[in-house]
Amino acid sequence: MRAGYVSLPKSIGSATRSTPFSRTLFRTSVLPQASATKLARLPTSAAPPESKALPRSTSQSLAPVVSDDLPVISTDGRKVAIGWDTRTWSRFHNVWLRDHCRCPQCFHPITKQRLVNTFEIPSDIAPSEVESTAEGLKVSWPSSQPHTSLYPWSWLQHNSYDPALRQRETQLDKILWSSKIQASPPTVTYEEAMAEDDRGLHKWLSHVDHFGMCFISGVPATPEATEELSQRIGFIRETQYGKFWDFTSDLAKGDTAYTTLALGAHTDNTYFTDPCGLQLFHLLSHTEGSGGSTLLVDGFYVASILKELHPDAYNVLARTPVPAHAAGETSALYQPFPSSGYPVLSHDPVTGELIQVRWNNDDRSVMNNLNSHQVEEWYNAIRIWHKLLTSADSEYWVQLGPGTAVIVDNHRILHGRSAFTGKRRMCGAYIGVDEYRSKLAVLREKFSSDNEVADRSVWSPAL
Ligand SMILES: C[N+](C)(C)CCCC[C@H](N)C(=O)O
Ligand SMILES: O=C(O)CCC(=O)C(=O)O
Repeated sequence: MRAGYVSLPKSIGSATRSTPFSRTLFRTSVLPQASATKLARLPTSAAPPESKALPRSTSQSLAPVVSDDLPVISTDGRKVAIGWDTRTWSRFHNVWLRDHCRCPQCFHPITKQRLVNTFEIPSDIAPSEVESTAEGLKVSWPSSQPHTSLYPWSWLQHNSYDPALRQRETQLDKILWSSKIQASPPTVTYEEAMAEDDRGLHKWLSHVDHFGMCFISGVPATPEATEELSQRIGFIRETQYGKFWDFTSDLAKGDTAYTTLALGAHTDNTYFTDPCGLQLFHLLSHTEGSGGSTLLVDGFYVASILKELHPDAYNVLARTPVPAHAAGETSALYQPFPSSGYPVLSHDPVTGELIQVRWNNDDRSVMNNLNSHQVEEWYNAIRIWHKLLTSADSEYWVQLGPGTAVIVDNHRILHGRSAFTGKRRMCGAYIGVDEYRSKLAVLREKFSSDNEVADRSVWSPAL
């Protein structure tokens, strides 16, 4: 059971009949088989906080059948209320319950797609019977729409919306870091990452999820091995720079990455509507010269400092769309859609948490969406942002070399490099954000402690 749930006893799944729970109220109220309209009556002490006195049934009033360890349930014709304990009730609309039936007729057991026709569900649908069972809430729908649905208690808790009981997916597992991470940067070995049992891959991507980056040591210094390593995560995202890139300072592509110039801390693809999720780099060789060290900055760490010390500047970066372009290839002219672009700092519309940093001052287009009084506050904000990004506290400089690759979350980590001389050969790849998150989700399913079954349940919290 994931943290943040109402702590139902483990036994709810297998309904032992012996363990009374202090402060919990587990009774069941079963609608009479015969009547489609009688409503359960609950002892007033157990009535859901805001429920009105339920209308008396036309026959005898129902005394709840008290049974061990099952939630109390009640219906009022529009909703079903579930009493998890004396203080915690959830209410589910009938139409919501019918729409979310996941029996094989309503929800494809293999494709996990809805089969029930949402739009044939009467807006005033009401159950003919509700029952609290060891397996979950059992709902019998009226003879006009004969059907029986069963909803596991844990699924109902996870998806309770009135009130919301689960902890929103939060970034609590993110570990923000400064330049001090150089003492012990997250690393996996190539053997771990390539191991067929996927345990090393799970470790690798868990590091990326927590730190936003991870080194991979012991990588054969070839583009082939590096490409194979990249593909362990998912298919490579092809762009105007090609699929798997193997590049040097020859302007083979119209971008300063293909020069010897220094590149300040940036995220890639600000000119795409959907910037790539991960970016892997592996320095294959550097001869007859020096420089070309790699810069990594945790954009979430720097944003947390900005928010704390300069909240006004943070808000400017959170609300000001920034246009960008990639126009160095005659065959391509990229701008995000809409072309006004996206803010430097993007937030989850539900939790309000920072979810993406987009920053590349070199690729930024004309700021032509500011009105007069916004111009100076914009420049003041990016000056503060730049100052924090380039502070010794934020900058983690590392010299890559053949055999050690690094992968970064391009939605969080900024990267760059110092100028260099000589012949420098870098290879790597982009992985889409959805491919990365999907692989991580599959690995979490595979290695999660309570995943007793191999196949993906229709009740998976991810669906
Ligand atoms: C393909 N490779 C990674 C070598 C180059 C990427 C181009 C970098 C571009 N200025 C951006 O910020 O997205
Ligand atoms: O050459 C490097 O080390 C990094 C180049 C870069 O920043 C990029 O390709 O996005």
